[in-house]
Amino acid sequence: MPYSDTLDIRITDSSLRDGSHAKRHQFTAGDVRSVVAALDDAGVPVIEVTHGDGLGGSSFTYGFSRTPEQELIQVAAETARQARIAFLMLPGLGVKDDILAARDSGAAICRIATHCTEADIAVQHFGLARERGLETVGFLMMAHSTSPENLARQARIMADAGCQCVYVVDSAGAMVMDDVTDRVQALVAELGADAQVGFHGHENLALGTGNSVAAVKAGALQIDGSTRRLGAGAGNTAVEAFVAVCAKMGIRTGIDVLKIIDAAEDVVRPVMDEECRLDRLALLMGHAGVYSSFLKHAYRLAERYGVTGAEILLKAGERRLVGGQEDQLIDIALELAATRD
Ligand SMILES: C[C@H](O)CC(=O)C(=O)O
Ligand SMILES: [Mn+2]
Repeated sequence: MPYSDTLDIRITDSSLRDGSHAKRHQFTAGDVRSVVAALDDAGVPVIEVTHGDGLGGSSFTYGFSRTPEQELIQVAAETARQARIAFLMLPGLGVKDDILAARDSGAAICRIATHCTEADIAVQHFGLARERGLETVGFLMMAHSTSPENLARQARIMADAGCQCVYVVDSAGAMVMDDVTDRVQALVAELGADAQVGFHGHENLALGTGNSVAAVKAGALQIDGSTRRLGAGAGNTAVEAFVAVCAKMGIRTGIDVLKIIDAAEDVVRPVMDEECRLDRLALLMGHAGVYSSFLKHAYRLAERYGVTGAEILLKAGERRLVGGQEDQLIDIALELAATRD
């Protein structure tokens, strides 16, 4: 079954949210205006805008935003002519009032993320978002770290709470194609007509596009990517590459291939501090199953404590740290530094 009469799948561009990690949360209103205008013109149907860690993420632990996120959401909503604006929130980092504020700022889609085994912490947030007329999406993060069966049980909790599309989120970029197929199929089987299934990939094993195609073949109707891969770790699935692949495969995305290729090069690249690279640390994250958002923290702590980023990330993988445990990276760095004395 296609996403709609005119689209086989719906793509959400996350460069102005997941890319916030790569920008150390320093987006300006001008950055958002130019990127939204270009993506909107290319036909991207959904554009996500928030601090990298979602509403309320601007903090000492996660990194302070340069521009208040509600202002960025407002600029995005004012700029977009056809695209709908989405925001992310992690219950506990953001609170319910943040959801209402984002809706008042012009956002239409509320995406709520939890660790893949903790869907129950999002129940009241889905309820509120639906009650206030927002479309809802659920994010089961670090989905590589639990079985397809368990992930499907967690997806059921989200769907029963009012979530309209549950995403398999490969936060660590650690999945290979069969992992994606198994998880998406399990969610499709569990949710049936009750909710759609989505997939959010990272490029830490260079599989973002392949994994997204596997997700579509397994029944996913919503796919995330970031133009120019602007996202955490080695970045997200490149929207421009995925759209070009979909065009070859006859999968209708509604996005103009040539316009999105130009937007990547002429508009998004100039906003980036540097390319999102598949370098040693990013690859290690995919290999060891480490949350992509830890990358910049690892670089910073390695420099401060005189240890290597690779050591920090490998320990984070061994300890199976999850999103929200950024402060434990400091403990790891201190412990490693102590062994040097
Ligand atoms: C808060 C995270 O950055 C959400 C996400 O994009 C992921 O887990 O991947
Ligand atoms: Mn991500």
